[in-house]
Amino acid sequence: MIKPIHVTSEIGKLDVVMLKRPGAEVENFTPEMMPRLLFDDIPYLPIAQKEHDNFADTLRDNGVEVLYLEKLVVEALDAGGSDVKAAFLDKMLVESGYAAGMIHHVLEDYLTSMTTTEMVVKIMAGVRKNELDFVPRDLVSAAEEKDYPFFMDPMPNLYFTRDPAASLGDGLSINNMTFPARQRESFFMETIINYHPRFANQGLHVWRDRDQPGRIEGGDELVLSDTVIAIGVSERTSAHAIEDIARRLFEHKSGFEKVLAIRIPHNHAMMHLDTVFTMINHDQFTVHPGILGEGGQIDTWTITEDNDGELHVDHHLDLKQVLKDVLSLDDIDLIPTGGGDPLIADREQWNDGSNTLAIAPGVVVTYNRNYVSNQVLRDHGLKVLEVLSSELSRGRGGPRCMSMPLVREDL
Ligand SMILES: NC(=[NH2+])NCCC[C@H](N)C(=O)O
Repeated sequence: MIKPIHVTSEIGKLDVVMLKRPGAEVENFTPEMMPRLLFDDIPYLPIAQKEHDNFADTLRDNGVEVLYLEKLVVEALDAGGSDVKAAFLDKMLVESGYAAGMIHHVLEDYLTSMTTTEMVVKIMAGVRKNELDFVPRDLVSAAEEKDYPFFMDPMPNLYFTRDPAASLGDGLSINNMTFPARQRESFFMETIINYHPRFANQGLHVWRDRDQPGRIEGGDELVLSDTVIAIGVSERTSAHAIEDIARRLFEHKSGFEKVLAIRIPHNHAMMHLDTVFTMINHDQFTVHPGILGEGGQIDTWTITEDNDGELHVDHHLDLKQVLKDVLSLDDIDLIPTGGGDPLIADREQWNDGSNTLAIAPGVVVTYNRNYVSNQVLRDHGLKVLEVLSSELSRGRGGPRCMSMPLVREDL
């Protein structure tokens, strides 16, 4: 029987995916808050929602079952019962900065008075101070946050469901995320896995949970085959976390025998490996030329387990050669974003031109605005399904970032 989470490649036919339709959270902030919330602009919500529906419809039209994050969280909490719901809220408040004290109690009362759906939507959208008839008298509010408009910050990055967790084989990593703006997000996935009837007690593995030290995010985790995973050493994922997850995958007989660590520049435009490199067919990849040095070189390490159960690390520089070796292929087609023109490559990468979502071998979903890269993909024989992208792209993420595959067919 296929498990409710089963992903052994980046390209196997996508059967089930989890998305988050953008809600009030994507516009519930000021320009001043943008850098901290990891946004470069404030999307116009009705259009962002229309574009997201277009993305979901494109997936459904191609035989993908679409599940929505908010709905799964609500169903998980309702299935868990009132104790689970109370514990969920308590932990969410602790992680929002209120371990104890008046604000904790006031927010608890406020959110508990709501239906489960209202509560979940509200936590995601953020709680403004002016919603409550309450004047805080604590030191933090008085001394440090006097003019700050929120008790609980919005979580605008939730529509990038790729990052808080990653499906790896019959399990997942639930991630300890890098920046405070996103750290609470992975708690939703943990709740779903523990309490949602579709996922709880189904023999799924959590290879690494969100309480582990070392940062890791799903945009850096690529399942190249049923035995090889690639992970970016990036702004968001540390080498420490990569070694840790490698150990756990090997130890628990996950089926994965090799981890490929690829070091990419550490900056906002390329925050994850999947913003510069994605797998789109058995032997085809998108790559942003900007990450490759002289002669296509890039620091890459293969991590395997030696006979004593210790990690064995080998350094390589030739990405193409490493990919050929780990995938046992004679040749590899690395398709440059923007067709290799450095100006177009940078522009289209900025709007996630390298961030393609494969829904079957050789079939990809991309943003329509990256028309040069899309044509290059077609020239390389791929089937390209374009989706609307004017507002969604303002969050700095594309179709791969906006989707968390739960089940793919094996190759
Ligand atoms: N898998 C991805 N590339 N996700 C993109 C996430 C973008 C989001 N604004 C962030 O900075 O976290």
